[in-house]
Amino acid sequence: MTSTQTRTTRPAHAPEALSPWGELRGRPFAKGHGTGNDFVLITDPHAELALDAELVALVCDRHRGIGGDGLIRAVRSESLPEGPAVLETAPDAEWFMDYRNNDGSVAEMCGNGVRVFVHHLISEGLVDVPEGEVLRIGTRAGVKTVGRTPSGYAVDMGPWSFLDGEAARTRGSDAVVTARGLKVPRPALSIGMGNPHTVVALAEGEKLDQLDLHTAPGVRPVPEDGTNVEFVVPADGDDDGVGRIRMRVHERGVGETQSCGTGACAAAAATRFWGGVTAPDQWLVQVPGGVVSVTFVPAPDGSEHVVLAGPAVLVAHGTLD
Ligand SMILES: N[C@@H](CCC[C@H](N)C(=O)O)C(=O)O
Repeated sequence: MTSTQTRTTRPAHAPEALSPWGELRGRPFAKGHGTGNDFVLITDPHAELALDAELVALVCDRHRGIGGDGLIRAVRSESLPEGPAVLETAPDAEWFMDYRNNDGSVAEMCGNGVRVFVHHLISEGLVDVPEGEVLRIGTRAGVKTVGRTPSGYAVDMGPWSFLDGEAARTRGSDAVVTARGLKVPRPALSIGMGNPHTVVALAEGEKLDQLDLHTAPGVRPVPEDGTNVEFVVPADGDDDGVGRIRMRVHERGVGETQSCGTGACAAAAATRFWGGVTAPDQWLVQVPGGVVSVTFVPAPDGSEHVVLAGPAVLVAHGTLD
């Protein structure tokens, strides 16, 4: 080295001020997915972290962060303001799934996320769910009951609803959707699964694979709280009394994802409704990231519940430092 050259030295550890993680610095995390819908999971039993939208969006950033469609914080229900309502419904719902979208926005529910959440709790040794038993989980969309299946988990998602009221039952649609790849604006059905969905059936000649979901579909009337939009077409399969559809989804707060559990439930509910009284109660929903199953079952209170089943996979553990 000559006298005019200066040596640039980097400290072995970046100073704290340079850490982008703020409150999350030094926190362990897990990364997991359910049919390609991927999440960063952080355990915060006593709700000590003040997660703001910017920090969540950074963690979920696929270039500058860990990357994920959403962030799931595992908190004890008793530590949250939502806790009393949850524990009043189900005193055994010890854990709450605090779900945030990729852009940092808060969402009520995530169907794929709840399976991965339970898998994470089990892998951390925080709960045990022996075969044949169930675990109750608090969410912003109420308490969900989760059990094991041979290939993953099944979640009782509770009832589905027409978001525009029962009038949609006679009209068959209450919204209109535009998207690149749809020839004309298409009538759609707004379905509630704890979170909002707008389901569109493609017309003859429109190709699911040719939709361009890089930009958000247009929905009219504009939903006040935004919406997830599902596009569906019939899928091939055996004549075995099981309904089959293929679906792509543009998620609120994320963009196109490989899968959406609540979206699959909404898509099956809309397609079954359009199919009339002879439509099946059991559905297989093919998404770009795999297949989930959706079953409509009568509940003891006379309502109809939706059971979502599918896999849950943990792929990595690490520390945000
Ligand atoms: N991917 C989730 C849904 C996540 C929330 C959604 N983006 C919203 O804002 O409602 C699922 O599997 O259900």
